[in-house]
Amino acid sequence: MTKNIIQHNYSISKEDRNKKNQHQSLVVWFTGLSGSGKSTMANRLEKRLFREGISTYSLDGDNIRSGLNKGLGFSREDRHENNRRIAEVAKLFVDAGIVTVAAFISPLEEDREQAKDIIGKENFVEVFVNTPLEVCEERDVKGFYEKARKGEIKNFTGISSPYEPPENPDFEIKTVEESAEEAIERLYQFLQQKLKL
Ligand SMILES: Nc1ncnc2c1ncn2[C@@H]1O[C@H](COP(=O)(O)OS(=O)(=O)O)[C@@H](OP(=O)(O)O)[C@H]1O
Ligand SMILES: Nc1ncnc2c1ncn2[C@@H]1O[C@H](COP(=O)(O)OP(=O)(O)O)[C@@H](O)[C@H]1O
Repeated sequence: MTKNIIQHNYSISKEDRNKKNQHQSLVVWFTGLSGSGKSTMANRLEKRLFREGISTYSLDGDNIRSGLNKGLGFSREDRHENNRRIAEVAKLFVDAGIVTVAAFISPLEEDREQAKDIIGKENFVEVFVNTPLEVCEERDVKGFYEKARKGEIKNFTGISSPYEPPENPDFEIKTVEESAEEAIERLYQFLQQKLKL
């Protein structure tokens, strides 16, 4: 419980920052299996937005799990807490006027819903990087699937831990049917409308 905390009302609002930046701020939240293409997509999207002069920042495992969320593992509870803190950070970035690109497995519907509630559904764009498990396993970019199959990594998403595909994502990318370039161009067009003031 938060006791004896009285909120201070700051004079500069999100709207002021959006006006200054000349675009809305929101979170583009990529979800998908390990190796589905989340980081590849997130990175390309950020580059595309940046090129257009949009203020952006990327959150992903590298800067979150090794810093803020150091010590959290891959149990259901730890993933829940991982995703909750990411959503709280993303909310601050949105308030700061920044288009925030988040790429996390975020395997459970409940945790993605929580993120949407924290960030606010009007500021939240859920992108499902829909790549079949067989393809991710075949790619095995980091060699983790092989280890997970051997039982050397526990609770591995898709193998020994669940992934619940989003039922109604705002946007879906099927990486086996579409090139990364095509998908990002389509996503950029989709976002353009939402980014307008
Ligand atoms: N047990 C297990 N299950 C899934 N993934 C694992 C696991 N152990 C380590 N990794 C590596 O951690 C990356 C996923 O971290 P996330 O923070 O995105 O996961 S989650 O949202 O909390 O579920 C994930 O990165 P990506 O491959 O980029 O998805 C893995 O490299
Ligand atoms: N259309 C595509 N979109 C994204 N990634 C693709 C695509 N086709 C092949 N890949 C490859 O799949 C791998 C995805 O890895 P990565 O982006 O790190 O996934 P994740 O962040 O979901 O773990 C990369 O090696 C990437 O080159």
